[in-house]
Amino acid sequence: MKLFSAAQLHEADKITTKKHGITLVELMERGGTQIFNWLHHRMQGAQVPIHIFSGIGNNGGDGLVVGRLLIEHGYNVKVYVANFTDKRSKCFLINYDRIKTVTKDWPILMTSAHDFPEIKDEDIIIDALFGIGLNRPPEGWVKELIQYLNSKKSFKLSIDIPSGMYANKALTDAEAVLKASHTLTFQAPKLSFFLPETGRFVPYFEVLEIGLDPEYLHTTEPIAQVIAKPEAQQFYKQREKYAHKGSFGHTLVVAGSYGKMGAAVLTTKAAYRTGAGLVTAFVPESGYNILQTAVPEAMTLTDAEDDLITSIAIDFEPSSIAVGMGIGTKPETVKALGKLFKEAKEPLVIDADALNCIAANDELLNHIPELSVLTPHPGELERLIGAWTDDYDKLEKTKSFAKQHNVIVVIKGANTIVVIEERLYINTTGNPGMATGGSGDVLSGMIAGLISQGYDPLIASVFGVYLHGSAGNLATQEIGFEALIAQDIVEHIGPAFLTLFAPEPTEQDAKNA
Ligand SMILES: NC(=O)C1=CN([C@@H]2O[C@H](COP(=O)(O)OP(=O)(O)OC[C@H]3O[C@@H](n4cnc5c(N)ncnc54)[C@H](O)[C@@H]3O)[C@@H](O)[C@H]2O)[C@@H](O)CC1
Ligand SMILES: Nc1ncnc2c1ncn2[C@@H]1O[C@H](COP(=O)(O)OP(=O)(O)O)[C@@H](O)[C@H]1O
Ligand SMILES: [K+]
Repeated sequence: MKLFSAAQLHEADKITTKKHGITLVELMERGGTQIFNWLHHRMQGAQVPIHIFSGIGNNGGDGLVVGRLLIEHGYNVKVYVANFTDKRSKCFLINYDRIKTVTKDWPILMTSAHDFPEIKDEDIIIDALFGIGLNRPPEGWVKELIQYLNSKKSFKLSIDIPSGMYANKALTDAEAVLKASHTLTFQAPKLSFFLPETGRFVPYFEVLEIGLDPEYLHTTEPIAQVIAKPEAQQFYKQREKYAHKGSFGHTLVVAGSYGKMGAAVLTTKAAYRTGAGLVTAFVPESGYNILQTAVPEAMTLTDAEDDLITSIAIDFEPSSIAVGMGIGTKPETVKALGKLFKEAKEPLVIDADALNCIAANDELLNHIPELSVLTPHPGELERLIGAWTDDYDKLEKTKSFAKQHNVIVVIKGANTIVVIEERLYINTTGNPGMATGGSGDVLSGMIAGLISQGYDPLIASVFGVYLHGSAGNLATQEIGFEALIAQDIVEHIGPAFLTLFAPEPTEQDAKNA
């Protein structure tokens, strides 16, 4: 699914009205009707008090449409207009007049903190104060209003975006953002929903299509792509009947040092479970028995040194290489890495200590094969690109780094983001149970396992990240967040592939369960 900026969405509104002979007010009616339908489906006429807080822009207009439809259907509604400026939008004003035709209980104008109404915890709050037209942080009594609403335990439904948050810009005042229980967003999710500093304000969201011009949406380069099941399904390559193990390549895993041989085990197993035809682990000598016992399917080559990697000698041409998990950063290892980079003909998957070696030895960057995949967690990323001021600065710095070195960067975390040139691919699978030692090692093995089978490095990264999160989700369903360990992710790679094409449970299935 494509993600658009606030400017692109405003442009889409304009083009839609021009091309499809529909007015902005009609478009607003569509959006408001969808929100109403969502609520009506769930509330079935229940008389729970609903408090709608509208601003004076088009988001406020949406709130007024919802208010009118709820009143017409007999709900117990109070509408408040936060009258923070006289510059009301045209569509707001039209709907302000319309709501007065269905009730004598006109919207209550609020002009200061004295006007805040009493709200009970059981009541419902609808937030239509600011949408994607926010252009500065809410201040004064409007900020106080947001904080007042946040102090209530009520269910809070935000229209389009929680008020106080931008669609694709960093927050300037985290104290002035509505803490929505649920957000119903128009046409496409917003980039800020997926980034750590702002995503916390959007624990749940749903996208409501309002029929913006399909051609504009189709032909416009988005600011990011969201990867969910429909996208992931398209990446999958069917296996041919006459395929043999040679068809799926030979992955080399360069990993481990004394006390960290488990990293090599996890990556090696993950590469196999993801479908690599053959996997060879290259480990320090003392890792030999560990690897041969823990992963009998794998071949094992060893360094001359007992406890660390000092010189990587292999007797085959790997079709993919994952390097760095648990290798440490000793000078001998850095030297061995430099040689591996120079000699490699294909893109590598570079993780963990290999990233730390690069961060401490810039010249290594000059030898990384094009389109290699770097998989830093936030700490490793900072060592590579320097500190960032906010999530957007982090993305810009990562894009520059990826462009400068012609590599793919996988920014790991909740909603892992794959960065290539100017493009961002945001993952939707995974859960906090995966915040456990070794889960990143599994990811490296999975991406290398996919490259080995002929997936190109970008697809392997995006698809690998999706499957990794999906395996983590399936594992969590069985054992919960706390007990999940990296091996469980490996054990669920198979089910993650199987689930890729399994039908989604319907509402009826949920009722029958
Ligand atoms: N055709 C339509 O009418 C549609 C309406 N939509 C709704 O329109 C919204 C965008 O509407 P707008 O562009 O009118 O913007 P908003 O409704 O987000 O409101 C911004 C208004 O408040 C002012 N403002 C911004 N930041 C402020 C601050 N900190 N303190 C005080 N005033 C501030 C702005 O100058 C502007 O007048 C979307 O989020 C969505 O809810 C669209 O999504 C769908 C189509
Ligand atoms: N809260 C979370 N939600 C989703 N995925 C997560 C979360 N925390 C961690 N992960 C995933 O788990 C992996 C952790 O990787 P990393 O930090 O490198 O672990 P390690 O170094 O122990 O192997 C990454 O793929 C990351 O995206
Ligand atoms: K809002």
